[in-house]
Amino acid sequence: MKLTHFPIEFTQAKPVLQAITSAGYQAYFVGGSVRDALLGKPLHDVDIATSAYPAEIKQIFKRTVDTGIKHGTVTVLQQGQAYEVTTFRTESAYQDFRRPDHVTFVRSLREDLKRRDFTINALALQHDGTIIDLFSGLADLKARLIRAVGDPNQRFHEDALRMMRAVRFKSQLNFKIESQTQTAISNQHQLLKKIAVERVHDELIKLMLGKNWTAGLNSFIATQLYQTCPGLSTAKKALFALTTLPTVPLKTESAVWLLFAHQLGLTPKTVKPFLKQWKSANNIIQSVSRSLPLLDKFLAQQNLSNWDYYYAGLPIVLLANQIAQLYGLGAAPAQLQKRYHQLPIQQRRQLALDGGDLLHHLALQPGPQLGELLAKLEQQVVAGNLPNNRQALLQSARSMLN
Ligand SMILES: Nc1ccn([C@@H]2O[C@H](COP(=O)(O)OP(=O)(O)OP(=O)(O)O)[C@@H](O)[C@H]2O)c(=O)n1
Ligand SMILES: [Mg+2]
Repeated sequence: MKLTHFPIEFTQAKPVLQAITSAGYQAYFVGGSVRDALLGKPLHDVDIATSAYPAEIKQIFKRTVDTGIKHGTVTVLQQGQAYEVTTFRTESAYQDFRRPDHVTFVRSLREDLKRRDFTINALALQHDGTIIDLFSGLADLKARLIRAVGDPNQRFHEDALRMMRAVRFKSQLNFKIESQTQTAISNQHQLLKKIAVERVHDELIKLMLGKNWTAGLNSFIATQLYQTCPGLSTAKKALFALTTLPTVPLKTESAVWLLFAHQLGLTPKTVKPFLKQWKSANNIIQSVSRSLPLLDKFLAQQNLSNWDYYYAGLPIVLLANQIAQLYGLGAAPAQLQKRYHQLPIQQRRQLALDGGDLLHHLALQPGPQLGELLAKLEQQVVAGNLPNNRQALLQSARSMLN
């Protein structure tokens, strides 16, 4: 079969393949880009596999970077683009169910493709558009099936993260997991414990940001993969409840974690250790813990106060609202935006007076009293109880001191 419509990324990268073949070696586009091109999806990274060894690649191209020579990867710089060119390899010595630290370079495309995870990821594309399909990847693409190449148990022993990749692709592609592949995942789900939590994290987030996240999550539960994950091992019921929500796409990592946090019954306090276990970034932990109380208000159909908007800021309000909408509550984002912009002030620096003014006019000493006074004025202004002008604020401050 031939790929008739070459996406621009392939067209741009074609001279790299041609240079390698002109030098007498084989070179193909491989991996996710071939799969996505056949599905008509946008490509992100174009990977090239070749029979040439790294030293041979470096002789062909003027500008290269030794990205991962040990693993056979050289980055070729060509017309402002960077392409990862990786020598065909087998990964014979696997250690601890993680990716190997040792690879063997080979000259055979078949050897390279047969150690890849799924048939749909084991297609190769020649520069003239010919698809090399040694493991029935095309049939599986057509049947929308995620099927391990060869023996699924072996593939998951080689790299246990592949089990997470299967449920992630299910979400992203809306494919089914072929039954023997699914059984192997169920049987070996415990192997996922061997994988660094950061890598599992990335796959779980990709799953949840996928278009069909409820289906992906369903497999994540059914195969018991969730049992090896931080903070989720006893949460089957809560996780299952998530799969009954409408499959509206989630937009950000924070939205994903907020949804989990809510469903697991976490609080702004308990969500922090939960997310730390997952090695989430601090800014994500902050957004989630700050939006949780707002989400609770939306779900309890309580009105948010001016202070809620002011203190959290618009992005956090919109985040909480996004999740509330999944539960059929919340409001139109434009409405929330309007409300936020109607606040008397959005930032403390917009207050018509500052600490210096208070010190100067009220003969106060710097210290906690000053801070408290300022905070009270700020709250009154935000609530709309005091106009934001200097005279009114000074007068009010005076009366607070008496
Ligand atoms: N655990 C893994 C990871 C990757 N691969 C192989 O390496 C290719 C590229 O890997 P990667 O970019 O991580 O995944 P993609 O399939 O390209 O998916 P994505 O769209 O997320 O990049 C895969 O297609 C697959 O052939 C594999 O066999 N086993
Ligand atoms: Mg990729």
